[in-house]
Amino acid sequence: MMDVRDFVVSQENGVKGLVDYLTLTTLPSPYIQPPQERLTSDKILSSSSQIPVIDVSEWTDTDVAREICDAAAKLGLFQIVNHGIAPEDLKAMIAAAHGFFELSREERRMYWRGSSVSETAWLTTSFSSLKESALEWRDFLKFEYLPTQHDFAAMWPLVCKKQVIDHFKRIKPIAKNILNILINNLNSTIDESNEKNLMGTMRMNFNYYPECPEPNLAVGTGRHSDINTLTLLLQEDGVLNSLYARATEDGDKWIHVPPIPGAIVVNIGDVLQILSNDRYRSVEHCVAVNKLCSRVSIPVFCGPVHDSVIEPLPKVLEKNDEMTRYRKIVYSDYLKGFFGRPHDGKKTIESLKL
Ligand SMILES: O=C(O)CCC(=O)C(=O)O
Ligand SMILES: [Fe+2]
Repeated sequence: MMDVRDFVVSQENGVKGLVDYLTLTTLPSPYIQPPQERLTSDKILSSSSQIPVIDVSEWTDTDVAREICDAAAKLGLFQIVNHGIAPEDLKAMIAAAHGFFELSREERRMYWRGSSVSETAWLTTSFSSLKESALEWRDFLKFEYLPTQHDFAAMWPLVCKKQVIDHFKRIKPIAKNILNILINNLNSTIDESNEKNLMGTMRMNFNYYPECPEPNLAVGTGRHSDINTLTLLLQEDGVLNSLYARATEDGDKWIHVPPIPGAIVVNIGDVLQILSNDRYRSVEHCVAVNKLCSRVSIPVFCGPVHDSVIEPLPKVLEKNDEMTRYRKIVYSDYLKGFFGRPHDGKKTIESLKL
């Protein structure tokens, strides 16, 4: 019998390598999730109308600002349309991500984390594979955007390099517009001193979820909130029943986030929840996998630089005469907490609650 974990993780084949190598009819045991982690139909709310879809063609419109701030406060997740990125460009991104995962196993492996040919792009599988009792059915290639550093993308895979750089450039002003709206609503502004805390880093994933023989027993990405400020995510059109958001903080009910052609999903991360002293909510989400088709998703994560000190904005506390709800922390320590354990809901932010 083959050691699946060893083949996927240690031998750097990824789960994509596994499905290409074997004809699987059952889910290999390292991927079998305990029942409480499976997204069974009784946990899924029937209507998807609860995910706001916001037309952002007029960024300065006060109604747009209000809708964005409301959605950030209630669910912590919404979709935007008419954001200015052409549908063809979004389709080209999805195709570029598939292009990478369709490269040969050897070509993909050149980017494996720890020995990647690029310092700013690396491939890995699952999330925290050494610590997880059950693996996630996902490989991902991560890109770090360092436009001030000459040749940061020199070694990126040619099959997607241009598209990834273009996507970072197109997403950045959209992220800034949304952050501006959210921060203005907290009686603050984005200026030179805090821009680094809000969007001093930008990273992108190509998440790849291969077809899965027993999707009901597996997860693609386990329950988590993103830890950064804001994530702008591109979903693959037509692949339904993948991304789910937790409906309320305390219940085990999940809302489907449907792919809408041309739309971008926006979700609030832990850092914005902390900066706003809980006015905005980082949303817990997870990803289910499919039996018959693979899926890619492309999140762009805007976040603080690593030495930022994360704590509620003074203006928020002053204006409302309230106490901070969080212990302050340097962002690099926050990252260590998150990446040091398997995906586990909102455990990282909860560990800072006073
Ligand atoms: O695949 C998705 O739709 C979401 C992935 C995700 O949550 C993440 O990469 O943080
Ligand atoms: Fe996420």
